[in-house]
Amino acid sequence: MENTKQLKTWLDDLGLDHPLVIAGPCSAETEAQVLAIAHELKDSDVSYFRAGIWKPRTRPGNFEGVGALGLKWLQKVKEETGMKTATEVANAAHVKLALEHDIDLLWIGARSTVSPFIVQEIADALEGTDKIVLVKNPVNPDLALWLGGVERLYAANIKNLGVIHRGFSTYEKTKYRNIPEWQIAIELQNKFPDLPLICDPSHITGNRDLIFDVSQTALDLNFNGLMVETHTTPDEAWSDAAQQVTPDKLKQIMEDLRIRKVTDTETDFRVTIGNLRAQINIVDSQLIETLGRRMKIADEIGALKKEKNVAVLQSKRWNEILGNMILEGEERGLSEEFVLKMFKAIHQESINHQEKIIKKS
Ligand SMILES: C=C(O[C@@H]1C=C(C(=O)O)C=C[C@H]1O)C(=O)O
Repeated sequence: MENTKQLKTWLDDLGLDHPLVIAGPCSAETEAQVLAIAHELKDSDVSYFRAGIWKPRTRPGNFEGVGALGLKWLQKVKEETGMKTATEVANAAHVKLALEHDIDLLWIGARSTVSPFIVQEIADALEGTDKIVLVKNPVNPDLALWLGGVERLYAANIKNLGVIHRGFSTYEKTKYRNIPEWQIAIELQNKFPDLPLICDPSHITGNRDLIFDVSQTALDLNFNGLMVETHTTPDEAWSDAAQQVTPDKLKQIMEDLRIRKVTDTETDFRVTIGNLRAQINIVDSQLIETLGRRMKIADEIGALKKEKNVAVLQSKRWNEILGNMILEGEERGLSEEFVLKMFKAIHQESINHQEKIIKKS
């Protein structure tokens, strides 16, 4: 799949002067609940009303969605409010039912994107559709797998496409339910700058108090829109209660978000940013030069270890370095997370260098 401006035709055609907003409950629970939320969202920035009909749950025994019955409620939403409708599909049977009920936008969930078999089944069932199809990132941070999902749809002659960033599963305890790993979304934009990119702050945060902050970061990174779970009584929601916001709260969030321009054409801005970028270029070159010098020293250590038959990995020394660098980093305003990531990468490169030398016959 090549990047082309046509990838964002469906979004441009909406003619919005604000980011695209897809909102609605995590799950459709009852007809009254769905319609109450929809009516409260009617006069807002929301273009697409979402509701989960079939809910993939991590463990059995939780509410698994109302099933096809909910599609009729979504049709009612469209009739009564004029909002377009959106739901998740996870197999060919879901696709058939969603199309029969004229759902306007379908998304493939994170647990489906991980399986090329499922994505292919959905792509085949949707072949040639002019509905909008969005692919959520797979639960694991794998850009190729994510793009592979989009490519399977594209190959099935589905051209109104986009992606949803919902964060990535992690074993570590963090303040997020699914860590954002923003660098993956940045890489995706580098490859496909015209593929519409939507952020799902609800699943990234798992916590309604963090939704504004994550949404603002997404807009700062040029995301095209947001998908936000919304419920009139969030605490009573049958699924994902902690991450849903009320329609009023969503309206407030949309009002408070700062929408950034891609750039500014004023001379002042261009001159100042030009100077600062020149400084960054110099520092970047120095970084590379310094790292190159560090690896040359590692090569010498590698040669010495080879001569004396000493192991490459020296955990005690390595831990000393890490501890010192975290402290120094702190003094320079660098987060522990960043220092750890950077030094782990440097250590790995140093080991690779030494391995090359020690294995040379
Ligand atoms: C360079 C060495 O080898 C390895 C690499 C290290 C580094 O790059 O700083 C530190 C400890 C070792 O695991 C060393 O033993 O000092």
